[in-house]
Amino acid sequence: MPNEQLRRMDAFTFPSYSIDLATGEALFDYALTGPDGEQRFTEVITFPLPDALPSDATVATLDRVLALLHLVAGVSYYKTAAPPRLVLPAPLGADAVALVTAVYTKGLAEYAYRNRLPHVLKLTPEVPAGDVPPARGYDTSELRPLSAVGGGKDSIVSLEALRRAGFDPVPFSVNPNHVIVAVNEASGLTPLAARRRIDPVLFDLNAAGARNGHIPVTAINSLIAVATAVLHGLGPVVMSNERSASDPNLVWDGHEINHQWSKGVEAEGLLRAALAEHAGLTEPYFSLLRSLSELHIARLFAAIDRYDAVVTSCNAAFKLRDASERWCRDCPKCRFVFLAMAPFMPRERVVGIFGGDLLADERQLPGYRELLGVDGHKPFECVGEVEESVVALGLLAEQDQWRDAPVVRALVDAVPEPAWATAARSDVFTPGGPTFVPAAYAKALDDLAP
Ligand SMILES: CC(=O)N[C@H]1[C@@H](OP(=O)(O)OP(=O)(O)OC[C@H]2O[C@@H](n3ccc(=O)[nH]c3=O)[C@H](O)[C@@H]2O)O[C@H](CO)[C@@H](O)[C@@H]1O[C@H](C)C(=O)N[C@@H](C)C(=O)N[C@@H](CCC(=O)O)C(=O)O
Ligand SMILES: Nc1ncnc2c1ncn2[C@@H]1O[C@H](COP(=O)(O)OP(=O)(O)OP(=O)(O)O)[C@@H](O)[C@H]1O
Repeated sequence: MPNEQLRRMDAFTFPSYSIDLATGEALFDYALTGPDGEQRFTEVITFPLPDALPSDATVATLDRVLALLHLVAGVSYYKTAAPPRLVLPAPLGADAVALVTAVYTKGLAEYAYRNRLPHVLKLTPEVPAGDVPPARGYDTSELRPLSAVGGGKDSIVSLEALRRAGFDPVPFSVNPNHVIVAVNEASGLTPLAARRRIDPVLFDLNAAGARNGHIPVTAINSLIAVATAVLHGLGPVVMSNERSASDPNLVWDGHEINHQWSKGVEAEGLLRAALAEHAGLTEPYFSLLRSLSELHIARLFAAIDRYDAVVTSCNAAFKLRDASERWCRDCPKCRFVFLAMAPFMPRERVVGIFGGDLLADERQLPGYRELLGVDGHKPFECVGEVEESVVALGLLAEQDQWRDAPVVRALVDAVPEPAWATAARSDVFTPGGPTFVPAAYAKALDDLAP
């Protein structure tokens, strides 16, 4: 469909979803409608099947989770046109409506900002009137947790914390690539995986110049994980989303723009409430690392060494096409994670993990100046706060192994005095802020403390 027609689309709708329990294949249908006709999409998600047929009660709960996933996963297709109307397919409770509203507004906020589409920030879903039959209550809090694995340092810290605390976690990933497969192998645990196939029509539309941009992918992966846990009779989905994920990059038109919104604590609370209301799940999902800074997590990661040859946090390695093998060594995330790990490891270890020394390479300076708040705003990437970067730099400046690295020297001179003063008072190693970690899991991180 030509781009001009896409831009005249009036509504985004959710015609249907279904799952075939013989194959695990679920189909999620979407439509853009407007004066020039309709553009349909179908996303296919294939769930791993359990050994035994699920009970009717499990199938009923699964259906409720899939209904939420259907709504949330529509963002990928909505964004090709950004029509003014978001028309939901069935009545929905207040908590589920709150989740959907936030996913399409706050979750798409970076997309709205970059494409200059302020109406997206104010979208209000149209919800058909009617009652939603109450969900059956389903308490899975005592069952084995499903631990989401993204291949980076954060999920490795959670997996090891759960394992050492005796929770017997099941690693879980959506579309595991070679990095995730290698991390799972290094863990020695038997993983579960779901396959997600975006409708190829989306790529054709992108190539023809359709609107594109960042989407709240963690919300989608999270609901796929919860559906898998339900299907397999497993317990809570454990995420590894950190404290700083809740902090916005900037404010635009009076709205916070946060690249990591669906990793933040607000999204976590909304997802939990929607799952409780719509699917009856009482303890479905939480982030074990919520109270920790990125720098704190990097320090915990340094105490674990079995994943050095495989750990990869760089997003370039997770592209659907033309992915990098491991760290690209030239993006904000590579720069930040190198800076965050370096204070807690021998120099040769961190250089070995990344395959190069970013703090010896002066071409990295402009990117590091952004991370340290000397230039521009926090990059639209999964990176820690400016304060965390300044604390890390301060730690490096005290170490013989790093003090004379060219990038460290130049940055120490560039950081302004007030930033050093803030870093000196910093609480980056003190856990804090709201979390949803259940009491039984609260001590799981203690055994990893260096
Ligand atoms: C890997 C990555 O960063 N991808 C973003 C990138 O996409 P790109 O075009 O360079 O390559 P692909 O990832 O192969 O995607 C091709 C197109 O497919 C569409 N798409 C992909 C996944 C999806 O779930 N929905 C989609 O619609 C999209 O049109 C792609 O162009 O740039 C895109 C445009 O800005 C981003 O949408 C891609 O981001 C992925 C969805 C992605 O997985 N990103 C994560 C690495 C990510 O950003 N994680 C955040 C967490 C954010 C959150 O709130 O959940 C983080 O790490 O901070
Ligand atoms: N493909 C995936 N399948 C399932 N969960 C994922 C996937 N990718 C990321 N996640 C989860 O989403 C959350 C955010 O991902 P993120 O990339 O920040 O974490 P990470 O890979 O563990 O660590 P890092 O921040 O070092 O990259 C984490 O809980 C992670 O486990």
